[in-house]
Amino acid sequence: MNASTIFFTILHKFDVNKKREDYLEWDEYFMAMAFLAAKRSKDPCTQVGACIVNSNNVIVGIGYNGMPKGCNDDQFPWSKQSQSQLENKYLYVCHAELNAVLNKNQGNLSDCTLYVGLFPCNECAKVIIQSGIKKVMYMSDKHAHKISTIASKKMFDASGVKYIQFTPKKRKIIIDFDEINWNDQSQLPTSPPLDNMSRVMRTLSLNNNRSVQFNDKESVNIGSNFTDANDAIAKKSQEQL
Ligand SMILES: O=c1ccn([C@H]2C[C@H](O)[C@@H](COP(=O)(O)O)O2)c(=O)[nH]1
Repeated sequence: MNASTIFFTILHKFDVNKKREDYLEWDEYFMAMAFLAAKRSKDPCTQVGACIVNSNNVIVGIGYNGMPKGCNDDQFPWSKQSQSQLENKYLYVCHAELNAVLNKNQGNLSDCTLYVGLFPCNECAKVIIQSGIKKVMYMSDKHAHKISTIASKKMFDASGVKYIQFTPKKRKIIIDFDEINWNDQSQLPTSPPLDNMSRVMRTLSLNNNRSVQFNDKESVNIGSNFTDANDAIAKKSQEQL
């Protein structure tokens, strides 16, 4: 890709008069919600999130793996290799799928799809089936060889619950809390400072003009193509050092 192609690609991508093209698709959005929920998990080894969605694309339940209410997660064990089963997490932890179903805010889940990071175990499969959920979208099937997963699949097949492994087009979705300020010139983000490339991209995308503001008084003309722009900004930054 040459400089002018990059320039026009960026211009097009950030055209404030056109509908965005890189928005999340529904499946990506719901799976990302499941992954975000997983970030709440205190499990040191495996964090699982689950998100239940109805036929109107409305989220009706969300959950992650954690200790039951009232069972202090600083006191109950998180280990998995203790000699005593009572000292391991497995007897206590509520799985993400169970929590998502129990957290539901819609009476009947019969039109729903469950998005989950990990293929459901046999205990969760029973809960999913009994709740009426008709479809499971999962990411990882790393326990495919385990009998609990084989049992889950047997039960899903028998009860007509579809299960589909989700392959996202985007491998990463980044959440940046500073992003909210990007579209407002009067509200320039204070932290972290923008690097040169970000200044150029923001100026090109927002102003449709060709100058970048450095501080209250100074601006620099960034020319009409991306390479010139980057060079101009780099030069100005050097002068300021
Ligand atoms: O379907 C599932 C399977 C497992 N989980 C949870 C339960 C535990 O907190 C971890 C598994 O721990 P490992 O250390 O990987 O054995 O994942 C779940 O929520 N849903």
